[in-house]
Amino acid sequence: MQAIKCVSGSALEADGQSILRAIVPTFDPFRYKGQAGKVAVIGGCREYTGAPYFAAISALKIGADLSHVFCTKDAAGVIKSYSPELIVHPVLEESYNIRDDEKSIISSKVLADVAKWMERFDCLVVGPGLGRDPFLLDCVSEIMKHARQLNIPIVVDGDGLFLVTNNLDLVSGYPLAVLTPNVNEYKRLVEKVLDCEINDQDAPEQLLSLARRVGGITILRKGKCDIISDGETVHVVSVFGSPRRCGGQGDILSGSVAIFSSWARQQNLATGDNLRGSPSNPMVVGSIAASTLLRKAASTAFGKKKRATLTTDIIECLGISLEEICPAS
Ligand SMILES: NC(=O)C1=CN([C@@H]2O[C@H](COP(=O)(O)OP(=O)(O)OC[C@H]3O[C@@H](n4cnc5c(N)ncnc54)[C@H](O)[C@@H]3O)[C@@H](O)[C@H]2O)[C@@H](O)CC1
Ligand SMILES: Nc1ncnc2c1ncn2[C@@H]1O[C@H](COP(=O)(O)OP(=O)(O)OP(=O)(O)O)[C@@H](O)[C@H]1O
Ligand SMILES: [Mg+2]
Repeated sequence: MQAIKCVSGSALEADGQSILRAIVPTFDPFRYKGQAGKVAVIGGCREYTGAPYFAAISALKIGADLSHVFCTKDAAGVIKSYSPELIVHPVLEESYNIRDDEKSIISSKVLADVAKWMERFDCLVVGPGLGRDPFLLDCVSEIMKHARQLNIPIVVDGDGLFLVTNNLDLVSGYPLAVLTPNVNEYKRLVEKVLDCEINDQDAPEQLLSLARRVGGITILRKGKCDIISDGETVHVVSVFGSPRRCGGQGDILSGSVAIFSSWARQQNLATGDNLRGSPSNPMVVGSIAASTLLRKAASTAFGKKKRATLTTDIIECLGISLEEICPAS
């Protein structure tokens, strides 16, 4: 197997630590609950309850004030039992649970149940542990269309990428969308959009073309190094993380992109005033920040737990890893 060339002429190694220092908000006694960010994860079904939990709790541990999960009824009790910190809405439905003649009315109810909360959120994460039930994915398409109408940023991961790869219009041309594909998800995306195989010889160029073809959305390609492009620039985060490839690390990343891109938008980094040489797109800034922190936390967790390192250990290291880069006081 060919190794991806991590840094080429067309991809800059990002200064993730400087970006983190620029976007992480300082504590301010006049701030009230919610101002540091409210995110929502759309995901969690019968099979997968860990993924939405990992994404939602990571956003909270990094510094979001509120983190919601919209999942199926089967998943809700389980996710609530992992943490009292999360606000869990048992609103999604899978086909096995409903009759055909109920589908239209239930679909409208699902959208209404999510829509009444939507304007509160700074960012949605669509897909961790969502599953691939066709009825459920149709409902999630409607939720994404609604979020887009309201200009709410959307991070798409996991089964959300399965949905989007087959329905590119959901994100195409939406500058507030970030896709975070793993190796398989990226392969499917490249085959669908560029109609070719993955080119690891010139990974940054291919990612640039892909992001352009989907109308300038941000894509974070996960792997040995994380490569990030919005069709204008390509940045690489290749600082060493952990050799452990346990499931769930991508879920930490998607929750982290949600909160960091919200902070980047808040601070209006788009002007470039705050940080010399940083990218102007806040979704790119948030992606670089998330990748940098996840890798540092994974490295710290591996240092402690070695072969036994699990995703929950990495989540426990998010706080100290961020503290080493941006001290709380
Ligand atoms: N604890 C949990 O609840 C977790 C749930 N997860 C969720 O699981 C769902 C599926 O995500 P995955 O990342 O497993 O999906 P993928 O489509 O990446 O992979 C599915 C499985 O099939 C294998 N596979 C797929 N395509 C392949 C190919 N072309 N060649 C060889 N093997 C291939 C993969 O290795 C993997 O085991 C998502 O909703 C995701 O969020 C994961 O996030 C991991 C943790
Ligand atoms: N080969 C690798 N070497 C070093 N780090 C890696 C490697 N592959 C992935 N990573 C890191 O792990 C993070 C998660 O990527 P991964 O490919 O495991 O996502 P995923 O398959 O979506 O995970 P999940 O199990 O949560 O769905 C990436 O941000 C990246 O930093
Ligand atoms: Mg994943």
